[in-house]
This record gives sequence, structure tokens and C-alpha cells, in this order.
Amino acid sequence: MGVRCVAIGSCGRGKIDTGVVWMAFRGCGAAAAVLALLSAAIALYGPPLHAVIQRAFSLHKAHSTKDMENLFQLVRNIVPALTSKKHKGQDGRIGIVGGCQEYTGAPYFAGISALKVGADLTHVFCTREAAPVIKSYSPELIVHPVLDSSNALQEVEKWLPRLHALVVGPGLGRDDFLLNNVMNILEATKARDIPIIIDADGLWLIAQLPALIHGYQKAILTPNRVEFSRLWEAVLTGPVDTKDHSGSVLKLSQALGNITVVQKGEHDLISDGWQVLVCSQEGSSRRCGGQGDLLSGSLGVMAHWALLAGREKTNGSNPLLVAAWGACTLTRECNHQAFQKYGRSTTTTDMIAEVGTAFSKLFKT
Ligand SMILES: NC(=O)C1=CN([C@@H]2O[C@H](COP(=O)(O)OP(=O)(O)OC[C@H]3O[C@@H](n4cnc5c(N)ncnc54)[C@H](OP(=O)(O)O)[C@@H]3O)[C@@H](O)[C@H]2O)[C@@H](O)CC1
Ligand SMILES: Nc1ncnc2c1ncn2[C@@H]1O[C@H](COP(=O)(O)OP(=O)(O)OP(=O)(O)O)[C@@H](O)[C@H]1O
Ligand SMILES: [Mg+2]
Repeated sequence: MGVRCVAIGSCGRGKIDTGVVWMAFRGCGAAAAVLALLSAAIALYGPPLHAVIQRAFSLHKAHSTKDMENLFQLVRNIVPALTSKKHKGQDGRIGIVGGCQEYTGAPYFAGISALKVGADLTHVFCTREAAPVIKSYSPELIVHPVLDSSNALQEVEKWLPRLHALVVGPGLGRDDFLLNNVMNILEATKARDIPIIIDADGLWLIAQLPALIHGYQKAILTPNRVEFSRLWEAVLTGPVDTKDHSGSVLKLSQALGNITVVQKGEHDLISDGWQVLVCSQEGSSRRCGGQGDLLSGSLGVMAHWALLAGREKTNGSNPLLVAAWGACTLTRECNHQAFQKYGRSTTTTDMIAEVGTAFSKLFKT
């Protein structure tokens, strides 16, 4: 496509910790490329024309501290107001699909994180054996032991119409029967136009069957490095370009039909195939398991909020990019705050305890 990415972000207080990467065009074929991009965007992508034009003409603009402040503001814009006029459920009913014999912590982390960020109700759809274990961690989660039953789809479909977002994969495992059920659940969720966040073993399934999610504009994939490589091999040829992380995440998103991809790592890179955002919020060097689950659960709620708020509140930007940047920033801040208290003994449970203060610090209006 002749596109390259330029990192031009920075941040306040004199140190680079967050940035924005915008697409820029090589050489002087830029005008032609812009025109081609515009036509392709309008034909394939379908956001309002003004948003496409705005994006195309902001390609060469310098973005820095102000961009980062804008991103914080965009996240604040999507957070629903706490008022006495709402009833239970309005700020988010989130489903988590995952939890099997081996892994019960991951769906718990995702579900409780969604609640701590501000969802009202969280439903976990897991296997029969995993359910009592997950329930015992927390009375806050509604747990359905249905995922390994032959009528898993019908059981989940009873709840689907009430769900605002579905997080698929934390602690799911890779059993073929389970994955087949999840495949059907994904199709039913897409048919209802519900946002889907896919992580962990859900990404394993997508790497086997990319068509399952290809082009679904309400999907967000959250791969770590290994999961990213697996997806890359499934839809692109040749090795991942380790010298151009931004270009790689942009390409993977494009190859998957411009769905949102969040590549987690030292810096989180977020792309919808048109632009790439970078999240470099200071975290810590503690890499205990479960941090990705905190991220996917948080993102479930924030994706719902962002889509509800719409492009007017995100200044024309893709709401899912804003949601993803917000969830990454929050996860890293939780990691940072927990590490200040517990150092090497920090675990994901300690990070979850920081969600409230981290959220207020970052996004309170
Ligand atoms: N408490 C719980 O219940 C938790 C359960 N979880 C659940 O576990 C399930 C499997 O998930 P997964 O991430 O372990 O699987 P997969 O992608 O096969 O990785 C396997 C191997 O890849 C490597 N590796 C991983 N990341 C890397 C990186 N960034 N950079 C480089 N290498 C990396 C590493 O290999 P190693 O270094 O050990 O050789 C690792 O062992 C899934 O359901 C998930 O939700 C977790 O959520 C945690 C909390
Ligand atoms: N090297 C790093 N430095 C700082 N933050 C990191 C680093 N690697 C990952 N993170 C952060 O940790 C969070 C989880 O990413 P990670 O790569 O650990 O996911 P994961 O492997 O899926 O985790 P899980 O153990 O839940 O499966 C993300 O928000 C990411 O920003
Ligand atoms: Mg993970």
C-alpha cells in the first residue's frame, strides 16, 4: 500500500510516555496515494465522509503532547455519567466466554475487571467443572456452566440479547468441542451486532479460522507477542517485521478486514488498519500472569461505552481505538500503582484493587 508509520507522540512533564502514530506516505506520490486511500476508504470502510477526509488530511500533521491530551479527553468523553436516573445494567452487561478445568483465574480476572471499571453486570459462560470454582472467587459474577454442553449455543443465546459486549477467550482452553461451541457463539454474536473482544485461546481459534472474524467492524483482538505471530502466520505470508512493529499491526488489521488489533507489549500498539495509536503509559517491569485478562475485561466495558457514545464524542475517530487506548492505559497504570506498593510480589489481584483509583486519576471528569 506504500504506507509507513511515523511515531510522533510524546507526553507532558518532559518525558515520552504516550504517543500517537499516524500514517504518512512515502515520497511525492502522496497526493495520488491520498486519493486512492479516500476512494478505498469510502468503498470499504464506510465511516462518514468527513471523518475519512479528516483522517486523510491529518496524515502529515505533527502530533505530540496535545494529541495525548486529546486522547485522554476522548476517553473521558465516552465514560458515561454517574446519575441517579439510571437503572442496573445500563452502564454495561458484559459476557465473558472462558473458564475450563485448567484455567479459572483468567475469566474471573476479566469479569471482575469489567465490574470494577464500571459495568453493572458480568456473566461468565464456562464449563460445568469450572463454574463452582469461579463462583467461589466472587459473589459478584453471574456464572453459567454451559460451555461444554451440547446446547451451549442455545444457553448463551438466552442471554445474548441483553449483553452489550462479549469477551471471548480468557481461560477458554483449546478443546475442540469447546472451540466448536464458541465458533457458533461467535456467529450468533455477530448476527446481533454485539461488540466482541477476542483474547487468549479465542485468538487461537481465530488463527485456525480467520474468516470467523474477518471484516467484523465491532471486533477487537488483543494478542500478546506469541498470539500476534500466530495470527500473522494465519493471514499473511513471510515473517513479522520486527523492525516495524507499527507497520506490522497496521498490516495485520488490514489483512483481517480492518478490525481493531491491540498488540500488547512494552508499548501497546492499536490499529484499525487506518491509523495506529501507541500506549506507553508507565507500567512496571512485573509481568505476572493475568494482566491481559484485566485488559480484555476492561476493554469489554469501554468498547460498549465508546460505541454508545459514537463518533461525535470521539471527534470522528474510531470509537474502538479510543476504547482500546483507554483500556491499555488503565491496565498499565494499575500495574504501576500496584508495583509501587508490592514490588516483586505484585499479582493481578493487586492490580485489580487499583482499578478504581487508577481510573479516577486518568479519566475522572
Ligand atoms: N490464572 C489464570 O487462570 C491464567 C490463565 N491464562 C490462560 O492461559 C491460557 C493460555 O494462555 P497463554 O498466554 O499462556 O498461551 P500461549 O499464547 O500459548 O503462550 C504460551 C507460551 O508462550 C510464551 N509467551 C507468552 N507470552 C509471551 C510474550 N509476551 N513474549 C514471549 N513469549 C511469550 C511463553 O512461553 P515460554 O516462555 O514459557 O516458553 C508461554 O508459556 C489462556 O486461556 C489464558 O487466558 C492466562 O490468562 C494467565 C492467567
Ligand atoms: N514489557 C512490558 N512493559 C510494560 N507493560 C507491558 C509489557 N508487556 C506487556 N505489558 C502490559 O501488560 C498488559 C498485558 O499484556 P501481556 O503481554 O502480559 O498479555 P498476556 O500475555 O495476554 O497476559 P495474560 O497473562 O493475562 O495472558 C498489557 O496492558 C501490556 O501493556
Ligand atoms: Mg493472555
